[in-house]
Amino acid sequence: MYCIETKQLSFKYSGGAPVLQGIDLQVPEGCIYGFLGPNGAGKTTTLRLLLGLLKKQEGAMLLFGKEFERNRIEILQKTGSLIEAPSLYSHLTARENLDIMRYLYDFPPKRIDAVLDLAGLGNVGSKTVGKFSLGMKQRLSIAIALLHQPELLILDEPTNGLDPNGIIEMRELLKALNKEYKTTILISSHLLSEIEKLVTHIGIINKGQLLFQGTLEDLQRKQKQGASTIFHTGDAGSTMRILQENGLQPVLADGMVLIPLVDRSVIAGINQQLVAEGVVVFEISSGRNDLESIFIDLVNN
Ligand SMILES: Nc1ncnc2c1ncn2[C@@H]1O[C@H](COP(=O)(O)OP(=O)(O)OP(=O)(O)O)[C@@H](O)[C@H]1O
Repeated sequence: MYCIETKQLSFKYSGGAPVLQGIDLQVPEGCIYGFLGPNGAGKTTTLRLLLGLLKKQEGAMLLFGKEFERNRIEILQKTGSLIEAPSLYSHLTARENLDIMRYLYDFPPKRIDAVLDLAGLGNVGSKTVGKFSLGMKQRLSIAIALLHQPELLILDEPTNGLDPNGIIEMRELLKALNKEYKTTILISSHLLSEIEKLVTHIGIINKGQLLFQGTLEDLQRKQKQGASTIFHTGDAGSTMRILQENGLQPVLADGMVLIPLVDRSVIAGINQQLVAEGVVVFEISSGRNDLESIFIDLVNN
């Protein structure tokens, strides 16, 4: 079942151009879904709609299999979120900040220790938040979002501004939540490299349109399909001919000859043949086709 499903979700701010155009988001229950896109792609707008912070205009939104508008309270009771920087009281301790929320939402005091531990802040609960690093503040914000034991966590760029260590700590925290409590996590980011090691599913949005949606493996498969072996030789014509004779379908680009990725033993054989026929081989390399470049290609096309 999908924890979040949108159907043809569209939105525009008053007087502006469409910001979301027919988004069909499918976030399976129990997954960690990376919602990727460059600045201004429409990520925050989508997340705000899902939380009822913006009023839906067109399309359908189902959370936990239920239509959002008609089941708003029930859905939000099961959802925790971090959208934009939360307002923390910097002159109060972490525990006092949590206590204010606990008082507002009426949770038992023991939840405070539980979420401090979960967020890795167990030993700094009595420290003033003003003395916290940005990473610790982000984790405290997540601790607040976890107070009511949500089944779904919606996070808008929680790693923004964090140093590499802070990013790793955030990743470990989210992984642990997902593993231990089966919390479904929807996390937005504009950098694939930041969430690639965390997510199980990916949606790529640009200019309000979903360009790709699937598992991380689907995206990696796409990467393999697009990968190529590049021959840089002194005689592109002969290289083309030799590759064709070997049943391959080479293409010429910028004086280089490209073929789809093949086994290393095939490349070794072709190299021998090229040398035997007197063709100078300068370089044989794999085409740059990491996940980040697929993301950039999708967004730029
Ligand atoms: N309150 C608003 N009024 C009018 N236009 C807005 C408003 N908020 C966002 N937009 C516009 O909507 C588009 C999508 O913005 P959104 O914040 O959803 O993108 P994003 O993918 O979250 O980007 P970022 O990573 O920069 O936050 C942008 O063109 C933005 O300028």
